[in-house]
Amino acid sequence: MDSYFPIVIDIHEKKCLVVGGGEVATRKVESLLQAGADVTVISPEAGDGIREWAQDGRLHWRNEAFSEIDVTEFAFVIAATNQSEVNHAVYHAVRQSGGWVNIVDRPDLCNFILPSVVKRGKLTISVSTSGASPGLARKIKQTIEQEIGPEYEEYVDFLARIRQQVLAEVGNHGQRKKIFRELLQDRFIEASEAERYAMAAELVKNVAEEYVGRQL
Ligand SMILES: C[C@@]1(CC(=O)O)C2=NC(=C\c3[nH]c(c(CCC(=O)O)c3CC(=O)O)Cc3[nH]c(c(CC(=O)O)c3CCC(=O)O)/C=C3\N/C(=C\2)[C@@H](CCC(=O)O)[C@]3(C)CC(=O)O)/[C@H]1CCC(=O)O
Ligand SMILES: NC(=O)c1ccc[n+]([C@@H]2O[C@H](COP(=O)([O-])OP(=O)(O)OC[C@H]3O[C@@H](n4cnc5c(N)ncnc54)[C@H](O)[C@@H]3O)[C@@H](O)[C@H]2O)c1
Repeated sequence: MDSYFPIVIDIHEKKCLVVGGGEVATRKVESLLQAGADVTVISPEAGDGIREWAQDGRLHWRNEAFSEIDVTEFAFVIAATNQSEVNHAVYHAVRQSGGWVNIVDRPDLCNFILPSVVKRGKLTISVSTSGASPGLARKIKQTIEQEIGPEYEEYVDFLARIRQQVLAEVGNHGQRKKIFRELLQDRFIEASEAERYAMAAELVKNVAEEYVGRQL
């Protein structure tokens, strides 16, 4: 497959099932929990991460082998065991109802796959090779992590706030466009949090004056 459709979805409180409790399952569970999903794990064994999340009440762990169960209550199902026949049984259980399913050892059976992700607060950068080379997806992610540092989290929050303010207060489209473009200059990324807001206020004032000047 080389024509996957990338989307950003809200799975907050959506029921998701992960079958298996090893290394791969733990990685998938972690990203589901980070997105606020309501996660159930079915596995007779589980690694430390899943055990701790279960103890903390962050997920439901059914400490048993997978059996034919009704999977229709789950929005997404991931089969991540090391037993290909078990993963296949999960695939069949889901496909009967036409649900979303990811089988970690069979990309050809997946109707969704997971990308490699860089998160900086509201900013999400996803990399997918359509299953060609997950290792390359990871390597590219690491390159992006160097370029787009942790400072982007506060910067994106700043942009969100200023944008709402400008949308509410600046009626002229040309002025807004100019302000939004200027806010993307590196000097705003490099500035401290306090400096940014002062710089933005100055920018809004200067752009407003420039437009008044033009109209005179
Ligand atoms: C991105 C990431 C997200 C995540 O897992 O959350 C992810 N795999 C990651 C890492 C990774 N996976 C593997 C290696 C070892 C090196 C190698 O084999 O290349 C490494 C690298 C490492 O660990 O360093 C082995 C592997 N992966 C798949 C198979 C089955 C097969 O290909 O047949 C096998 C062989 C198993 C075996 O040998 O038996 C299949 C899939 N893996 C995918 C996603 C989907 C396609 C992504 C894409 O390319 O677009 C897809 C199709 C299905 C899916 O899992 O959704 C995560 C990076 C996390 C990060 O960012 O750090
Ligand atoms: N898609 C990916 O990103 C990716 C990456 C690496 C490996 N893989 C594949 O994923 C598979 C799992 O890898 P791993 O490192 O997590 O293995 P692992 O050995 O760490 O874990 C396997 C898990 O499967 C569980 N399990 C076994 N039988 C089960 C059953 N009947 N019902 C429920 N759970 C059961 C075990 O309890 C264990 O928790 C590998 O065999 C490999 O093919 C996929």
